[in-house]
Amino acid sequence: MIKFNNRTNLMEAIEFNYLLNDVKDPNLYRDVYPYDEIPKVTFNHTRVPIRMPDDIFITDTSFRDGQQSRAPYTVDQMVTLYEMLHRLGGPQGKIRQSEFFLYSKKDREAVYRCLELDYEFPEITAWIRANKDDFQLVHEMGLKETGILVSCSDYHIFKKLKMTRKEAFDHYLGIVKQALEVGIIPRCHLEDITRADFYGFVVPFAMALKSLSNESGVPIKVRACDTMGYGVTYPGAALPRSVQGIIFGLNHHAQIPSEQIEWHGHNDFYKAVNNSSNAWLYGASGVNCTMLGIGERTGNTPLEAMVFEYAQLKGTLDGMDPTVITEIASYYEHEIGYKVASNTPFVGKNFNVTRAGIHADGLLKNEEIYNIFDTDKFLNRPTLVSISAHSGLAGIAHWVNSYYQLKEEEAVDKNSALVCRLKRFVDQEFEQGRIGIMSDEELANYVEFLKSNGGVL
Ligand SMILES: CC(C)C(=O)C(=O)O
Repeated sequence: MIKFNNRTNLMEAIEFNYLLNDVKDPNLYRDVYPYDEIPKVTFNHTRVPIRMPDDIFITDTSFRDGQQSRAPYTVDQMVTLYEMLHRLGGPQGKIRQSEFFLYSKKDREAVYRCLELDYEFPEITAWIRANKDDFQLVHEMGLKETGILVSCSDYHIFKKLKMTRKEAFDHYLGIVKQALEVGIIPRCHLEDITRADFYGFVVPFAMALKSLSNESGVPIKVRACDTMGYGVTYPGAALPRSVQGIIFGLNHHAQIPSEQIEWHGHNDFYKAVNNSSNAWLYGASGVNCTMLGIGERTGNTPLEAMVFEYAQLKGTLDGMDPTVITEIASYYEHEIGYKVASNTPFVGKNFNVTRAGIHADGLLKNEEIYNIFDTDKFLNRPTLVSISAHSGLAGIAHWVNSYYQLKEEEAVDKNSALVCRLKRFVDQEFEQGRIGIMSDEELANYVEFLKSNGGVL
């Protein structure tokens, strides 16, 4: 009989109760997920402490979850992108790992070619079908870690796998033991954690993993997968949707160390970035991302966004080189043929382009007024103004200065003769019924025309 004579004992007693709850019928959380209604956020007003680990990092799944959602990359494309991830992550390995399929000959060739580059970071890890042969393959290819699927909601356990919780629990532990037997670090992907019974399945399972980890001395990883993007960060939100509750519970109740916890988000409710940052704040060292957020349905957490989340939370880039983000976006557009929406933060064609004349006026007076940070320095993307009916003299002056790279005393202002001539040209275009912006080429051609007719510049 445990005596509750202080808070520690009380907490321990509560923790003793985290036993697998082998229910007869699935718990589908119908109060939260009625399916024929919009999912609901429920609150139990429980707050958990913020405790961001000192070492936080990004892991990449562009070649696994990312690739699942699009035409496969060629081997050359994967090697080029991997090399860019290496440069982006910098010498401290802030892009810590990247995971690869090993299914086909082509998948394995990509791994061998990336291994040949001999980079410490991102460490190449695997994603496999969980069977003995595949574990052996991971081992033979010289990889240390592999992801394995341990789906944890009753949607998956009962409805997809047609198992009971106890059967799934034992089955998964058996797979984890097989990995340990061949000396591979298992990374357990807790699929659909935001619809899972947290105290009735997730915590007991994570506690079993912790025991295996202690026994074997192998740091078994736990990846919390918000497969459908249901996670929320509202203070006091209840499980299973609370991101902070999940991370705190894995860390505190199941005693999984922060460096072994990762968050894997999806963007179905526009929350992937915020949920990932919260996972860091509440104790996960890793956030799992894809380049440009490419992934199933609405995508995964965009890796480039987490570079800037990192810099904001830590106050430093810790050696990451964000200018590589612009190279990655350009490579996707020009070599892979992927169209990035023009208003996508950090990478879209127009992410730092201003159109309104009044904003352009501000930009011309001082760039900081309408630019999020020195985008030229951090992304090789100087601010731009695109010329529309509303750009005004200031907008045109900014366009001239950025297009012709005129700095300081060379720069023109809104009273210059060239700017006034261009403004008349632009006004005429829109008076004649034009819709849509003026392209750089049209404006530059008109400047050429003025020059060749003895005009200004
Ligand atoms: C398949 C699993 C591991 C996943 O990627 C997810 O849950 O999003």
